[in-house]
Amino acid sequence: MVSRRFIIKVPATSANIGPGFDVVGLSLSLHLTLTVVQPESSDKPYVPPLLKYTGEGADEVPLDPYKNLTTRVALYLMRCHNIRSFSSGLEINVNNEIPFGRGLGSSGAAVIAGVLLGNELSGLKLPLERLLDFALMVERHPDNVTAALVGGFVGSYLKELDDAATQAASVPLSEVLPEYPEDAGEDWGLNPPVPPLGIGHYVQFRWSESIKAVAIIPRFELSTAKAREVLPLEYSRKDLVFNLQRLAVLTTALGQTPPDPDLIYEAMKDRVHQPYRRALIPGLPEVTSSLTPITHPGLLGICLSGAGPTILALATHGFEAIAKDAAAIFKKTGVEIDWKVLTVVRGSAVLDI
Ligand SMILES: Nc1ncnc2c1ncn2[C@@H]1O[C@H](COP(=O)(O)OP(=O)(O)O)[C@@H](O)[C@H]1O
Ligand SMILES: N[C@@H](CCOP(=O)(O)O)C(=O)O
Repeated sequence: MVSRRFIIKVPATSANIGPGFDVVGLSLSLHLTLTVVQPESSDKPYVPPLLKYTGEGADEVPLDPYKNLTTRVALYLMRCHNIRSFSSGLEINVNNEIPFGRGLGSSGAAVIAGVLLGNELSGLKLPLERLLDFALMVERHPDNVTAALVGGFVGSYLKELDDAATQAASVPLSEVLPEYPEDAGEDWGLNPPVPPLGIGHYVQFRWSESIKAVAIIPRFELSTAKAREVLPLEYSRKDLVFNLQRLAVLTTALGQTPPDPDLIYEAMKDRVHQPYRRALIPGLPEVTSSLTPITHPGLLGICLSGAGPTILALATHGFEAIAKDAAAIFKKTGVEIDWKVLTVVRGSAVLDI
């Protein structure tokens, strides 16, 4: 194989957008970027991969390629195709703008970066749909990974699989992505479960160019796993219909120009996840109920971003007033925030350099 340099760029995502729990996602203008140098193959002794990392999470992310989420996902995809290990002398420089554990899809981006990396390093040229299957074996809800991969405002569902495929897609994460022990031999984790074909399906909705996303980011982390544990297993018909009615309206309303604040504000309300997560995010109900299109001109709607704790305000203008007033409410509960105005961006890209 000849020497190659390339960049993998994956966007942040905001999942749910109120009523679309585990269904819709939005790709946003913060990126996880991998700059990869793959030397040409030679007969020289094997040099293990070198992983370097700057930006968000640099002080906590493992740099051992057999422990890091992105490189483990790449290895998972490669091992499913009988490629045992990374090629000699591989260098991966990561720069990350997506804060960890804030509801902006950092883990979804890391997983998508991993499947793209595995695809490039192996030369397999798997199509997008197949890459999604691999991502879904790791991140089991499709909203973040699909939006990160294809970009824009995206709705997705997991296909109902037959019994054998359901079993194959339900193996514990520890078997899909084993924690490679320090003394792992060459043959350790060599036969991971291959994903069934066509697990995830999606559609990209229209997005009105005038709508920006104000991310109000509390300075504390909340793991998605923890924020999913508090959710009930069953819902009342009333709450289900409440969300379905709003989601049906929202997917079209956010593509209309000019966007209608009355329609969108109500359509971004939720009864499936946000009410249960408020105990984990002090200030959440106060922020989402105090800021309205009447009190804050330009605001269209406000919701929890992903599993939180970030709050996402969709707006056409008036960004600073929205962020500062949300910050003041959070401050009363002892929580400091950072805020950013983000745009909706394209999906992941691989560029040769
Ligand atoms: N770029 C990355 N490289 C390695 N691990 C990552 C990366 N981004 C996220 N992670 C892992 O994912 C965790 C956060 O995932 P999660 O709790 O789902 O929150 P969110 O996806 O909302 O940021 C981090 O604590 C870290 O373990
Ligand atoms: N639908 C999921 C989305 C989690 O998104 P993240 O960005 O917080 O990882 C959920 O709400 O649990």
